This record gives sequence, structure tokens and C-alpha cells, in this order.
Amino acid sequence: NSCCCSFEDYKLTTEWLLNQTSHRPKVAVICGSGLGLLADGAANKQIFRYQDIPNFPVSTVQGHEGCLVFGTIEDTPCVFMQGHFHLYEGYSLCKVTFPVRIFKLMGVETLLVTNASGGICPDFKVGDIMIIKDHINLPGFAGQHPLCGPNDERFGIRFPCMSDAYSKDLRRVALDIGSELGCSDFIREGVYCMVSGPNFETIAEARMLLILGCDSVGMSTVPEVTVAKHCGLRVIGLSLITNKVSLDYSREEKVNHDEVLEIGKMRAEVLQKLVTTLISRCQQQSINTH
Ligand SMILES: O=P(O)(O)O[C@H]1O[C@H](CO)[C@@H](O)[C@H]1O
Ligand SMILES: Nc1nc2[nH]cnc2c(=O)[nH]1
Repeated sequence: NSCCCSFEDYKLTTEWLLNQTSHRPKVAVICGSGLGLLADGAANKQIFRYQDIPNFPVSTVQGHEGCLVFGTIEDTPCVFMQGHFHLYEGYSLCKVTFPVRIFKLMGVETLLVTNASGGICPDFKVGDIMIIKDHINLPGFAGQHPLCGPNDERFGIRFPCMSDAYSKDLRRVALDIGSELGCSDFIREGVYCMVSGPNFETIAEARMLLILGCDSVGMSTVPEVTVAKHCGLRVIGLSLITNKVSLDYSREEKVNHDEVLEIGKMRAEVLQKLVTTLISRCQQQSINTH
């Protein structure tokens, strides 16, 4: 379970990208299932397919295009991952989180993670956008953790603090933008729980997650956020509630991945507006605090 990538692997990929592009991103955006279109608003785009980037994993899931897109949003240089990686694809957590350390070495300061998740909180509706306030690393409890193995001090310390994983300042900015855009009635805050997948939850599992304090559940994001915090990146997370997780044996609806992607399309426009405004404010905030 220890890391399969050496510092030289990270360096090689970083140097390859720095030689191929003149973009020097400050914000990295990870686009979750069906959310690759978040990159559409960027100008001066330069696109790399994952399969052409040395050491990069490739996307194997529908709704994950498998492209790294460099570009600018207003004046902020950004990089978008159209598709990310999951344990259930058979990747080690070292591979799942590989791009985060590349971003760090390229000079990125802020990571904006997005994903699709199932709503556990009974108040949540399909199409809600949940600003991630905190997470529960369920695979981590069982030893599936991206920081297991020898610690590389060049990235961060052995025992990183995780009590402030999601920037309080950026969460407030995201809430403000939501209200400016007139979306307050479907913007929420909550706790995201990662499970390994690939099956969706049984009803008993969903009930357990509710008792544990989870507001939504998905199969990603937590490893990337953990590695990002370890290496000192600022993190903000948005989770699109694509379905309600069944907590009741009498409910007949059955969740499927097509429905997850469909809700992504439905909320595409507003999510894109939220993300682009957030990126430009992130950068202003970072300038003001330096
Ligand atoms: O977390 P992302 O990849 O956005 O997508 C979520 O949706 C997929 C299942 O439909 C899983 O990959 C789950 O993690
Ligand atoms: N585990 C899990 N992942 C999801 N991704 C989108 N919806 C869901 C869900 O209901 N459960």
C-alpha cells in the first residue's frame, strides 16, 4: 500500500509539462463525473490527453474525458482535469493523487475539487450544490490512505493536520457567489463521505452513513484533498447532488451512472458560472493575503 511513485517520477512529469506549455497555473480544478464542461469557459486553451503525458494514469470511466486543459479564466492561469481517477478503477491511491503533486510542483496554490455524489441528508434535493465543509475518509479508516508508506518531506510532514481541510474563507466566498447568482435555495454546505465503490450503497449502509454524520456520499475526492493539504495547497470543494440515496426499504427508485451524468448536464451552466467566479475571486483573495 505504499507509494508507487518516486520524487523523480513527479519531477519528470512536471518538467515534461513545463516544457510543453507556457501556462503556469495558479488554480487547479478537478472535474468530477459529467463535469468536464467546467473547462469550457477558459480562454487560450492548450489540451493534453492523459495518455500522452508521461506517468499519467488514464480515465476509464464514462463521463471522464481524460484531458488536461490549461487556460485562463479572466486573468487567472488555471489547469482543469477533465476526469479524475478512482480506487474502483484499480488504481493505487498514489496514482489517483498523482496529478495533485504535479500541480504543486508546477506552482499551483489552490485546488478546486468537484464531484457528483448521492444525497444522504434527507433535506437535500437532486441538483443541489453542496459546498464541502468536511469529509469522512472511510477507506482511510481501513488503511487505504494515500499518505501511507514512507513520508517524503519534500511534499509535507508525516502527520498533517486535517481539521481545516476545506478553506473557511473560500467556503464563505462560494456562499456569497451563490447568493449573488441567485442560487441560494440550492446551495448547501455539508460533509462528504468517500466509499471505495463501485457499487452504490445498500440501504443499511446509507442508514449507517446518516448516523455517522455524512450529508453526501461518493467514490472520489478525499484522497486528492488529503494529498493537497499535505503539500500545502488551499482547497475548496463542490459536490453536485445527482441522486438521493435510498434510506427506506419501501422506495423503488434505483440509482445509475447515466442519471448521475444527466444531472451534471442539467446544472452545467450554473456550476460553470460558480466555478469561474470562484476562480477569479480565489486569485484576488490570494493576492490580498500575500
Ligand atoms: O466522484 P465522481 O467521479 O465525480 O463521480 C461519482 O459518480 C460516479 C458514480 O456514478 C463515481 O465515480 C462517483 O465517485
Ligand atoms: N457512492 C456513491 N457515489 C455516488 N456518486 C453519485 N451518486 C452516488 C451515490 O449515490 N453513491
